[in-house]
Order: sequence, then structure tokens, then C-alpha cells
Amino acid sequence: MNANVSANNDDAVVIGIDFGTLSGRVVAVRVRDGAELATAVHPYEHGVVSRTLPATGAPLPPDTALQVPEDYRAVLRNAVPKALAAGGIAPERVIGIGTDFTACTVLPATATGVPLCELPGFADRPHAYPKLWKHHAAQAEADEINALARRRGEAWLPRYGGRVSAEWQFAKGLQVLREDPEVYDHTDRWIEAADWIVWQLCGRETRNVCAAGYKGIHQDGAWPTRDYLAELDPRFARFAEEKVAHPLSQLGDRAGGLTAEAAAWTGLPEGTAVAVGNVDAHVTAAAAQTVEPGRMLAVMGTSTCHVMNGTGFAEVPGMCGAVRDGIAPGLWGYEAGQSGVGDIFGWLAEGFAPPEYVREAREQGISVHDVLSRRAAAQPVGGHGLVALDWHSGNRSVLVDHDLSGVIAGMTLATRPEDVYRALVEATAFGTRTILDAFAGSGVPVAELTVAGGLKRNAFVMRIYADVLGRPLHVADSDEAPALGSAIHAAVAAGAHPDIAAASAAMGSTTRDAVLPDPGRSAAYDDLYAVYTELHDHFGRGGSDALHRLRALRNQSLSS
Ligand SMILES: Nc1ncnc2c1ncn2[C@@H]1O[C@H](COP(=O)(O)OP(=O)(O)O)[C@@H](O)[C@H]1O
Ligand SMILES: O=C(CO)[C@H](O)[C@H](O)COP(=O)(O)O
Repeated sequence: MNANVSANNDDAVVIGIDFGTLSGRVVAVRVRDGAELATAVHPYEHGVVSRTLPATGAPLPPDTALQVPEDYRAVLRNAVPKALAAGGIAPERVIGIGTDFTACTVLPATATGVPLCELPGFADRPHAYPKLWKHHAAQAEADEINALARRRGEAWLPRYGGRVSAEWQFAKGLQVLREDPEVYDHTDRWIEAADWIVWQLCGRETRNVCAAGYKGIHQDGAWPTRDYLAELDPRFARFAEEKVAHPLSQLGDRAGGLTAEAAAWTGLPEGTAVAVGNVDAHVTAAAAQTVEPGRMLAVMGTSTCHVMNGTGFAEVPGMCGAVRDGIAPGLWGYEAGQSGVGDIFGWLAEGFAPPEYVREAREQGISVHDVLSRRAAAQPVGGHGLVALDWHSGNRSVLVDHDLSGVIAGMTLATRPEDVYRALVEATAFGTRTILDAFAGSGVPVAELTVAGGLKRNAFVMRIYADVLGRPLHVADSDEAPALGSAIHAAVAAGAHPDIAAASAAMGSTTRDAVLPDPGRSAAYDDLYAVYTELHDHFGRGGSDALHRLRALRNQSLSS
């Protein structure tokens, strides 16, 4: 702990950093009451690397999504000092720093934590770079992992709703082995970026129980066995024990103290408490005050993650996972998700808005999203005659299949861009309703729903969600809720609060019943939801394999 300010000092401040898909966001927070004193954002120079490798310009295969580790360090060097300066915060007031990351964002590193892509001779190897959560090129490996686990009756499979995602650690690791065995052989540590950044900060490798459980198939104190992995591929037999395994740290624990190097990057005092790493969605539960069982949190942004605590385990088909201690120690944390949400709205708004809509946005100083939302808001439920499937980035829950793609049904020559925008927003709300139904049908009732993330700012989107779900939405107050959640974890790690629940009560905040459903519109949505479910099951559960055939044809065509 910092020598100058004690954990229970009125002036004590903690720093939270949310490493998102395109940028890192920093918030400086007063420990006493959670007041956000300053924020700063630093965009990643390379963003999401999906078309060409920056080092060489070489084209990358479809569904690739990589990142550049130096972009993460740049957040520490730029955004932390910027936040301190913006808030006029003396570094000595800072007693702790906490971080969260997108996940599964995973990278190959040496035994000392150097990313392989930074080693001489590896900059031109795509598999030496971090694979971002939305790297969706390992579906074939996920299919193998699932088929073998089912055949062998692996005890961990039900903990993942019966299917492990192509986004998670083992599918991505197997893809590296298959496609670049040399990179695989040089990989000493296959590590979540969430844990790697903590290593950068405190000079010590730790592995957090959250990422290990949800993304790393760690259940009941063990990873998948050598025997199982060998049957997948003999060269993969020791993947878990040699590259992944490490003692796990509980959320809210202190991982270590800031090193001299990281102190110089951030401008914070050496030795400042560094919290154990965490995943962006799960850490947000502390900011949104949804740590108690039955309070589901939807973190709605580029994607949506649903996280909720329960008191015991029940298998929810198609969920991402249930992990003991995964959101807060002592409880079972559940996660489900939708890989594309804001991304899908952005696809339409950025790629297909007519020039007059773009002009309107520019003239009025608003975004194209706002123009489309305003035009779409006026129409009655079902007035556009459309139903869409929200699979433009594959389906994470409940189908767990990233070879699926988006569908828009019902288009005519009268269909306007705002009609499609509305249908896409509705499709993502139907996707959320499908997930909530799966929880309820498995004996894990969702007592209430709270929303956080960038999409909470779009009132039109929020209204559609309340109507489609037929329930009130509580809304987390912070605009930087994941970063605030990380700051709350930092306060626990620094000893300022006894545990995550107490810190959440003192430092988080939420407006209850912020958006209420309209009974008439909710009833009308039941009919559209029935059509959504019919198409969902037809294209996603075996009625037609057209989407899979299209994906295979695309891959074949691009590789020839
Ligand atoms: N006004 C808006 N309405 C709906 N979606 C939006 C709006 N502005 C941006 N988006 C979408 O929101 C997503 C970004 O969400 P945000 O929560 O800010 O980021 P992240 O999820 O990466 O942390 C993008 O995919 C973008 O297309
Ligand atoms: O799967 C995740 C958490 O479990 C990812 O981190 C998430 O989907 C990416 O988050 P965002 O859309 O907020 O960038």
C-alpha cells in the first residue's frame, strides 16, 4: 500500500482501466463514495487487426481479429497520466489500480511475459499476435473440442452449457498448433490479456479465476486432462499443464505492487497495489450493484455480455459458462452473450446509410445512429414487416456457433434503411430474450435486469429492449462502468473495503426502473418474437444448413 495515503483516508483514490475492443479507458475514483473524479481514453493505434498484418501488409484470412500488445502499454503511458492531470490528482493519493480486459483475448508469450510477436523473427507471423475475443477463425477446432468432450463424457462440458465457444482459449490454442506449430512450440505461456497486463504492471504472473473458468475450461480445480487433449491431437497433450496452468487468484485480491517501470509509465508511486485481472463484463457487476444472486447485468456495447450470480449450479443450455467465484467469491457466476450487438448497428449505420442521412447527422451534430434511431422510433411494432437474425458476428448464446451469419427476412421495395436498423435492434433484443428464456427454463430465474455499456445512451434501443423483454430495465449510472468496476476491485485489493459486495454498495450506483415496458407494445412483440424463434431454430438448429454451406463456399472461394 502507498505510504502517504492510507486505505481509509477520505482523500484516497483508485484507478480503474477498461481495456476495450478499440481503446483503453481510465477512470480515477474516490474510494469513499465512488465519485468519478476524472476519465481519459486512449485509442489503440492499430485497433482491430483483421485485414492485413501491420508489420508486413500481408493479407489475413477471413474471421481473423488480432491486436498489437504495444497498444495496451500505450494506454498505461498516456491515459493514466492524462486522467491524473485532468482531475488534478496528486499521485500520492492513489492507493490501488485495477484493470479489466475483453475476453477471451489471449496471447502467446515467453516465460517472462514477452509477447511472441515482439520477438525477433516473429513480427510477420499472425499467430504470434494476441487473438481478440472476436477472432472467429477457430470454429473447426471448437467443433472438434465439443464432439470429443461429448463422446468422452467430460465432466466440464455441462459447465459450458454443452458447448465450448470458438472464441475461448482452447479452440484458439489448437488453431495455433494446427496452423503454425513453430509459434506453438515457442509459446511458453498462453495467457489472457487480462492477466498479461497485470504482469506488465506488477512484474508477476498471476491468473484470475474468472478468465480461467469462463475462457480457459478450468473447473473444480483442474484443466482438461492430458489424456483428453492428447486424443484431440497428440501434440496438444501438454497444452494445459505447460502453457496455461498456474495457481489461480481470487477476484479482488492484490496481485502485487506497481514495478518501478510501470510506475514510470503511469506516473503512480512504485508499490501501489495492483488488483488481480478481470474480464470486462464480470467486473462491471460491482459498478452496477448486481453482485447479489438473481440480478442479471447486460453489458451492451460492441457485443453484449450477460452476467449473473446464483447460489448453486444448474446447466443452462448454450450459456457461455458457470464458474464458482467467477464474478465474486463464494457464488456461482453465470455468463451468456451475444457476439454482435452495437457492431451490427454500426455495420448498417457506417456502411449503408444513404448520403442524405449522413448529411442530416453532420448538419445537426449527431451520429448516423441517432438519425436512424429517430426515424425508426416513430413506427408501430411490426410496421416494417421485417424480422432479422442477429448473427452477423456468429452466435455466442444459445447456439454457440460462429459459422452462422445474419439474416433479414421480409424485405420489399418499400423497405427503408431505418426499417432495417429497427429490425436489427429488435433482433438483438430477441436474442437477449432467448437467453433469458434459457435461464428461466433451466431453473435459474432472472429476477431483474440491469443495463450498462455504451448502448444505454440510446433511448430508442433501451425502449425496444424493455418492450421486447416485457420488464423494467435498471440502468447503471456510470458511463464508464467497466472501468469503475475495476476501480472498485482496486479498492478491495488495497484493503479499503472488506470485499467486492461491500465495495460495490459503497462505490457503485444504478437508477432502478429507468426504462419501463409499454404493455401494448410488449404484447405486439410476442408475435414478432414467435417469428424470430421459428427462423432461429430453422437456421440454427438443423432445419436448414444453408448458412453453413454459404460460409464453406465463401472460405473455399477466398482460399482458391
Ligand atoms: N448512438 C448509438 N446507438 C447505437 N449503437 C451505437 C451508437 N453509437 C455507437 N454505437 C455502437 O456501439 C458500439 C460501441 O459500444 P461501446 O460500449 O462504446 O464500446 P465497447 O463495447 O467496445 O466497450 C459500436 O459497435 C457502435 O457501432
Ligand atoms: O466476451 C467477453 C467477456 O466475457 C468480451 O470481453 C466482450 O464480448 C467484448 O466486450 P465489448 O463488446 O464490451 O468490447
